[in-house]
Amino acid sequence: MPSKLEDELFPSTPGKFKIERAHTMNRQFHRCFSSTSTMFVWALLLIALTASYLSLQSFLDTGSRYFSASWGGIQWEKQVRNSAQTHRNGGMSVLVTGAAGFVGTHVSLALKKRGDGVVGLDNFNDYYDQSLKKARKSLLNEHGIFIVEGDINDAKLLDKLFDVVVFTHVMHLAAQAGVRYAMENPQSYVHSNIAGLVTLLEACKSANPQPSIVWASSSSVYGLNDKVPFSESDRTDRPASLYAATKKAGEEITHTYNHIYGLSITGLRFFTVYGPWGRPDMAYFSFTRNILQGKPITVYRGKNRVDLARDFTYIDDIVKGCLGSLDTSGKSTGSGGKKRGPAPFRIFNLGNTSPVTVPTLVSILERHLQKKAKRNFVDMPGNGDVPFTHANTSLARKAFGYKPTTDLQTGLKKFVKWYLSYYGYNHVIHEGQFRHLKSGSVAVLD
Ligand SMILES: O=C(O)[C@H]1O[C@H](OP(=O)(O)OP(=O)(O)OC[C@H]2O[C@@H](n3ccc(=O)[nH]c3=O)[C@H](O)[C@@H]2O)[C@H](O)[C@@H](O)[C@@H]1O
Repeated sequence: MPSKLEDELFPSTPGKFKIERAHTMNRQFHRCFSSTSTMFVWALLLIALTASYLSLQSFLDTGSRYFSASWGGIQWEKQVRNSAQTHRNGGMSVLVTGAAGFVGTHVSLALKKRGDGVVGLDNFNDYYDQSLKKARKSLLNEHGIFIVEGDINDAKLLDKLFDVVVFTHVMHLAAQAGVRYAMENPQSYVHSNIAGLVTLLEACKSANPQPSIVWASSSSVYGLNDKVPFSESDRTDRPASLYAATKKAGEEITHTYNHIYGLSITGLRFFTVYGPWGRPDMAYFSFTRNILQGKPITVYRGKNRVDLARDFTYIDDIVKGCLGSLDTSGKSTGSGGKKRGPAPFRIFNLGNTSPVTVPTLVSILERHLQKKAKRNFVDMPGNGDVPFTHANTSLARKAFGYKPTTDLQTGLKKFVKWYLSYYGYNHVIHEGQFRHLKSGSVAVLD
């Protein structure tokens, strides 16, 4: 007899066929049902396996980050908080990116000295002498400034920092610097000066409250501009190097974040900054080293043998400009990633207002080092250099009383004093310590 279920499954046509067919279908149904349930079990198994694989992956990720990364954990958070603590009424809490860099170190120390809270961030890359960066870090640590080792491209790290501390300001100085090195390693400029900048701005835009941002642009944005002195309203659409182009792009990118999200932005166009704890890739630094070692220096010359000139600016003047900019930055207006009203967008030249030729720079160094340089004059190669720079700083003067006070003679004297105390008179560099020497005489210690 067909079962009740078979009755329900097939039309009630009498005959043998019905019964036989019903039995066949019954078997097929069971086979089918059993294969569906097998598939179901397999599917479940697959889901379970995938889930456990994913959680294992995430466990390993977290675990490896926990064990290998130099940030995170209760102790780390405590150090970050302590460092960000202000010690004066109305003090600011500043995240300084590129804190182990030349300008970053000086600005961080100056902020801390006047009672502001400072947390440094630096990736300690090997563009130049990492031991110099470590030495700057030790100096900062001695003054109670904690440096987080990490990259501005690390969005998770940035979010974490903004979770742990309510930063009132970000002093963004982390960048791939150097005009001529851009021909050797163009990607590093895109990575730090474009992608890194955007990652940082994303974190700032989402922070609640949003910080005000002051960041380092460059005099190089004036590029082929030949109207002197350079004013902020002059043309900046003809950069001569990829470095300059990334800094110019930074000015446009920050403008959009100001416009869309209400971030307060101040861009500072630094003019060839020099001084103690400076950058070994810059001319005044490598010239000093070569002169002391009796090695020749390459002095570039422009068209028709015209001397190149720079508006060399002493670090203390730059620091005053940075602090003045932070103090007058005005608030960001957005919250939760949304703009609530217009916020300040400013760009200032920070220069010395009196250019000096490169041969004169060499003569001053010779006097301070009491040693003759072996000059090797070479026509300026087409490597991104511009013939001269000269800042008009009246905008910065009006906004926060910026007035450079150190001439090149005085500033280089201080630099040489520091150089000799740091490296000694007979600083010898081993072959393996040189990096990217390919494009000229600019040697960088490793
Ligand atoms: O003001 C700026 O915006 C820029 O200033 C410097 O760039 P630069 O002015 O080229 O500084 P140096 O590399 O120290 O060169 C200074 C002068 O010395 C010349 N020079 C450099 C190296 C060399 O071996 N010989 C030489 O004659 C250069 O052509 C230039 O005229 C910094 O390196 C950039 O990061 C910064 O953004």
